[in-house]
Amino acid sequence: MSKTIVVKIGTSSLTQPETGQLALSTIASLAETLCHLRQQGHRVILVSSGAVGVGCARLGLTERPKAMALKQAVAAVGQGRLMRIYDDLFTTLSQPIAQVLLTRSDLVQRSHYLNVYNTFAELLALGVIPVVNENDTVAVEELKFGDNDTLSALVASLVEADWLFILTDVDRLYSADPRCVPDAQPISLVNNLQELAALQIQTGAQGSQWGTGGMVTKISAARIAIAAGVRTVITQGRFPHNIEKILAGEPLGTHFQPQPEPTSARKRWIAYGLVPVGKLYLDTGAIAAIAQGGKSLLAAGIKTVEGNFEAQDAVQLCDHQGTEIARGLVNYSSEELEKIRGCHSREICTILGYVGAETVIHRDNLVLT
Ligand SMILES: Nc1ncnc2c1ncn2[C@@H]1O[C@H](COP(=O)(O)OP(=O)(O)O)[C@@H](O)[C@H]1O
Ligand SMILES: N[C@@H](CCC(=O)OP(=O)(O)O)C(=O)O
Repeated sequence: MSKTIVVKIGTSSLTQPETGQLALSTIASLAETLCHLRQQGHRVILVSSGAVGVGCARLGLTERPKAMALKQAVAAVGQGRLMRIYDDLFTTLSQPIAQVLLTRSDLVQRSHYLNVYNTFAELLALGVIPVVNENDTVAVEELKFGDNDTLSALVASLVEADWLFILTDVDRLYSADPRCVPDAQPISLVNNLQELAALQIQTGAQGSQWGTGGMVTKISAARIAIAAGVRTVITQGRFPHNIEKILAGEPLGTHFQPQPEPTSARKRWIAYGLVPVGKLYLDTGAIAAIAQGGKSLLAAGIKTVEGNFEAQDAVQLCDHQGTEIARGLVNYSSEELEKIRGCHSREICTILGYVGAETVIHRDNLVLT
């Protein structure tokens, strides 16, 4: 049966660690594998990092730039070069590809989000392999995906993929970074989020020299993807042919089982498409009602309001320590919430002078994170 497959490859797999030069045999093998998948009738999306790494190699820079403007300029050099290489390889194999560069703001407005969805749907229907990256050259700090692991999970969630493969420079996830902890235990299967939390995986602070985010962002990407019903695998990027072996049932890499009842598309957009602009700190009763009871948020359960926002903006719902438990679209502005927080819903009309919504966030607009 034909599947939708998203493959993310990181800089650490696309380049030689010693020189920063392109790992041509890996890229060629990736192109061959993705073409095989297309020939078997699967829909394929490639999320490729490497714009900054390849740009650096081209310009003779020996480390990843930190200054924003330089990084953006270097990405502009590298992205074109990367696409040229992909297009040469895929063209040799008669496979059309497309460049899709996204910024976080493309997903914020529901209409834009649906527009991106329609573009992917059209490209896949045409038999094209979209090659996706963050539009590093124009992305501004506050509206960045930040790393392509997250981007690949959001793309997989958007297109409701069956599989997400995260290719990196280790063969799977370990209990701790195997570079620093030699007896770290390999993890083959994660059945659900509770199991993931119980594993207490150590990820260290950083990834490899050229990568962004290390294992932390891969684990949070897996969380986003499995909540959307996407089976996720972290595996070795140097052997892209392994993707076909995994699809055939070989137990390579770390597998994350998808959640049996995926979150709805609209709630996924609220949770991951929107950028929250405020925080509501809740009391324990409200947290239990939301997290265990699937209830709406009422004014009575709000202790503190943080940030300036309008009605219909997205906010984070947090416990007293500031740990996020949910996100949602508010029915009241921050100014109004300051006046009605802690109050019973029937008092809202008297305090604000008009009849507003009974709930601060209706459960249809609220999603646990
Ligand atoms: N628990 C862990 N299991 C496996 N790898 C880990 C873990 N914690 C940290 N890492 C590190 O994460 C690195 C991969 O992340 P990164 O460099 O960002 O790769 P990529 O460029 O593929 O995104 C590995 O080289 C490894 O050293
Ligand atoms: N958009 C950036 C990728 C950032 C990133 O997430 O890198 P990596 O950790 O290598 O997947 C680039 O193309 O260089």
